[in-house]
Amino acid sequence: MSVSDLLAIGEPLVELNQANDAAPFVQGFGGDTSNAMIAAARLGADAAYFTAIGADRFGHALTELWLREGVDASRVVINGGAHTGLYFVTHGTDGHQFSYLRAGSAASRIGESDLPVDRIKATQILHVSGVSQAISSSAADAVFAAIDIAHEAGRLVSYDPNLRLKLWPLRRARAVIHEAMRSCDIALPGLDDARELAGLTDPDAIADFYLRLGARLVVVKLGKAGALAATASRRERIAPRAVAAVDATGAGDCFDGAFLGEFVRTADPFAAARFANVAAALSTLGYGAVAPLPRRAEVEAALAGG
Ligand SMILES: O=C(O)C(=O)C[C@H](O)[C@H](O)CO
Repeated sequence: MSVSDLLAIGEPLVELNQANDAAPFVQGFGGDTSNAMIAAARLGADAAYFTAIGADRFGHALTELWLREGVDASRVVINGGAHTGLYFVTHGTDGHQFSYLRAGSAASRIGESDLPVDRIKATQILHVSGVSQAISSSAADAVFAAIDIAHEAGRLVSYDPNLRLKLWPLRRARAVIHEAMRSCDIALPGLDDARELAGLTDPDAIADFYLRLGARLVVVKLGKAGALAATASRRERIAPRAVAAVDATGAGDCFDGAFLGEFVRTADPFAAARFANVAAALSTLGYGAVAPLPRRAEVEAALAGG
């Protein structure tokens, strides 16, 4: 089997996004790790996704989405006894809010024995998140096992904490996420998540915390304030890209996918972080987690424009 760029494991969701109280819900797609792989594929990476979906209309729609986007979903499990997850996005004065209908979903029933072991071994970077582990204990254990499989094969593992307190309590989230991140190579925390999980607000202190925990490379996503990329020997603050954002849903996932794809392509984490910073900003220009994900030419044009 040839080695491909990226494989993520997690839960995809069908999204119903309402721009304001008077607007209709617009159907799109979400799921942090799926969003990240679609972002990576749109930007030219060879990206794959592993999950389980129901044998229902939503599962079918997701399968068609991955096919359209060029994400390899050939190992996705179809579970006829469970449903595909769903979430609603609404927007208020303090940004977007998520409501989930995902308990008992097909993805939450994934266990260690379902893992596509050969595929994990044949991928340069395995990407997982706090959401991948929050959805059930069996999924959390499967992610721990996947991390071990990737490492035994000499592959890199990337982790985005993506803390979702509607899915699990903070103490358990912190224990599981940080236990997993101890053995991850690339940490992609957002500022708000790091504040809750590590009790830190200073980007440099957050980078130091995750480097000490075990990562070799940390990119702290600062939202409207840009990003900080750090290794043990070098760090770079990346200035924000000013855009007329309407919906930041999935912007962090876009950052992850763009960063990982570009890091595989160039092996330069700082250039990859600059590229991802622009891609993530562009992804906030439309509603939904997937529809506004940018293409490579748009990111390159924005980078060239300064
Ligand atoms: O919150 C989640 O669990 C999701 O995966 C839904 C969204 O698409 C995702 O959070 C956006 O980052």
